[in-house]
Amino acid sequence: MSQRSSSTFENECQKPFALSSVFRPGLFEGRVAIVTGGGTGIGKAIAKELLFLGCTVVIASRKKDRLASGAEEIRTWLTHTGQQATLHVLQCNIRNEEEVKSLISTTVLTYGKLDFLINNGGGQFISNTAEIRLKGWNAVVETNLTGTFLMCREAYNQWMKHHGGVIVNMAMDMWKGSPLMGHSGAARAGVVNLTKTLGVEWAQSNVRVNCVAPGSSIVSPTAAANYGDLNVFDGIGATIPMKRTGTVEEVSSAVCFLLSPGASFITGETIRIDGGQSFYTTPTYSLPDSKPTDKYSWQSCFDAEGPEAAKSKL
Ligand SMILES: CCCCCCCCCCC/C=C/C(=O)SCCNC(=O)CCNC(=O)[C@H](O)C(C)(C)COP(=O)(O)OP(=O)(O)OC[C@H]1O[C@@H](n2cnc3c(N)ncnc32)[C@H](O)[C@@H]1OP(=O)(O)O
Ligand SMILES: NC(=O)C1=CN([C@@H]2O[C@H](COP(=O)(O)OP(=O)(O)OC[C@H]3O[C@@H](n4cnc5c(N)ncnc54)[C@H](OP(=O)(O)O)[C@@H]3O)[C@@H](O)[C@H]2O)C=CC1
Repeated sequence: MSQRSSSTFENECQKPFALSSVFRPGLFEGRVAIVTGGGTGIGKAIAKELLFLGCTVVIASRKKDRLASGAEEIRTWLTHTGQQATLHVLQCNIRNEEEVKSLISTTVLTYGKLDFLINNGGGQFISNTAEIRLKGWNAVVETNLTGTFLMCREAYNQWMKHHGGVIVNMAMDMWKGSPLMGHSGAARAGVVNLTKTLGVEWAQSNVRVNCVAPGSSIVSPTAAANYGDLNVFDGIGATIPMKRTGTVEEVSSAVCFLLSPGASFITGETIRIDGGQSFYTTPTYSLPDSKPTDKYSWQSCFDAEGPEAAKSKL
């Protein structure tokens, strides 16, 4: 078995034009995909890998400047790798129903089809749940759950219902609850459940719907910036059974597998991409110091209430 250190691996990933998808070149030739949040982080890696595999890719998100710089980086990279594939940029806030409708219809009108939808766009902020204002709760739930629903519904109604297709949604490590990210945990659990529902409802239309659930561990500069701390991922690796953080490529390859014919009998499923993190602990949350909570037992009630009160309940 080959042993390579994580630092070697990271150095390889930093080569500006390096790419070696584990999938065969041309796998997605003639296919058309939408990747939300495709201008940054995980979404950008998915867009690149799909393009590398011959897919036409539409990247969509709210912020024009992020889309433009992401697209420029992807196009430069495409040129250097010698790949010929079409990248299209569309602005869309997935929380806005009209913008979602327009994103899907423009894609179908421009490219004549929509084979793949990758609902990667999303996010949250860190807060104790007791301190989340309704506006903040709604912003996160509308982004991650409602946005995913709107994208799925429109992709299905406008194209996939009659032509088939594959959808991959995005969840996170919320399996044991999500301390400090209660809004997003609730929304992502909803996404996992929605994925199962759609997997059943849309199977008859030859539409597969699956999901990936990265741990709190996929290193990208934009994700770190969102938390106002570029070192936010430092220290997380040590708490993960595989003893390291994850890469955007490790999410992208799982997405590409789910999109591929190799996954043609898989639907409604969520794949964890977290190095075993979710089976082990919730590393971003330390229990505050506090005394033990009150214990219940028949004897403790008897002791607390006294023999007379206990007798009167007989
Ligand atoms: C203490 C221990 C910490 C350990 C932390 C470890 C963390 C490791 C994490 C690694 C795992 C990574 C997971 C990821 O998902 S990475 C992806 C990160 N990227 C994003 O989240 C991008 C998308 N996110 C957003 O755009 C926003 O977060 C949001 C979803 C909120 C939507 O933004 P929008 O622009 O639409 O909304 P507003 O900015 O107008 O805000 C609306 C209200 O939301 C509340 N809010 C927003 N930000 C905060 C904040 N930082 N703190 C508290 N509340 C916030 C607020 O009520 C806003 O309204 P008001 O300002 O009017 O009150
Ligand atoms: N990195 C990690 O460890 C983990 C990430 N995830 C999830 O993976 C996905 C990608 O995250 P990552 O690449 O790390 O972080 P990024 O912050 O780089 O990506 C978030 C992307 O979502 C887009 N986005 C956010 N809100 C909207 C919206 N309302 N409409 C359209 N697009 C939107 C953003 O673009 P714009 O600002 O232009 O709208 C951005 O491109 C997110 O859903 C994230 O929550 C889940 C678990 C762990």
